[in-house]
Amino acid sequence: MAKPWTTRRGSAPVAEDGPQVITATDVSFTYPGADTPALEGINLDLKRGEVIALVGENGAGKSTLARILTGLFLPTAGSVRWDGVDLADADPAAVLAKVALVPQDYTRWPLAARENITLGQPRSEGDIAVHAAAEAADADSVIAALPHGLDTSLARSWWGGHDLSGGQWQRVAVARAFHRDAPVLVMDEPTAALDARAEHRIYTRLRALAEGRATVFVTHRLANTRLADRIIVLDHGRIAETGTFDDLVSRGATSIFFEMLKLQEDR
Ligand SMILES: Nc1ncnc2c1ncn2[C@@H]1O[C@H](COP(=O)(O)OP(=O)(O)OP(=O)(O)O)[C@@H](O)[C@H]1O
Repeated sequence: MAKPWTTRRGSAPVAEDGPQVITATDVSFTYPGADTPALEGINLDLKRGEVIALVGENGAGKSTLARILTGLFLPTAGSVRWDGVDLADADPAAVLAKVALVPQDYTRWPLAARENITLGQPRSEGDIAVHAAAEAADADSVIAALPHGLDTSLARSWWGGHDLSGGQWQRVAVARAFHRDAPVLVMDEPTAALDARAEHRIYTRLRALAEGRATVFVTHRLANTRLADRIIVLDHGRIAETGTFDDLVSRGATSIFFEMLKLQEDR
């Protein structure tokens, strides 16, 4: 039964070593005031150690599903459970503490480069962890070029900081997620503003970073989905196809994924 839009949350704890599995059951989601649902009848499991790629046309529901699986939004029908605990009943702070998210609209904090990566949550390894995350996100060259390294303010230059390009900022945002020692990693088009070399570097490191985590990434560049264990193709808010890259390609012209891939390759 459809529930109204709700921000009501519970206080149930989330397992210390969880989530081992994230389960969406008959999930639908309608934005407040919208006539049509952004997601409808979504069923899926995401296990720790798995990497899922979400693909589909603009407006298909990819970002919405990424937010639903991590408890940022609660479904308006159906449920999302982490190890059996419905996120509607869970303590939202405990849930969010377990999520590292690179949203499409990441924030450019007017703080030093270090704080833009740690967000005030330094790891016990200190700057070693910051540099490791930066390297994995291909942001090490960005930091090396800053006049005062990690101490450089990334506020706008008219405030006395150092300006970064859109692609450089995006690498810092990815480093932020990699720095967070969270078991759920969600990246919504993490490389949209990146040049081909930086994008390639991030995706070649993603598999290692995803180890032991439940990872979801959204991408429009379908070649990136080769590294996923499973691809989920969304179409108008529904799951249209799922499978590995090879599975979907082998379906040929009957597959939406195959058709999208052909269009990209013919470009
Ligand atoms: N804040 C919002 N309020 C109302 N409707 C929204 C909102 N955000 C998204 N939608 C609608 O929900 C649907 C799914 O949007 P969503 O952003 O999840 O798609 P997407 O597949 O991530 O798209 P894109 O590839 O363009 O990023 C779309 O029809 C969109 O217009």
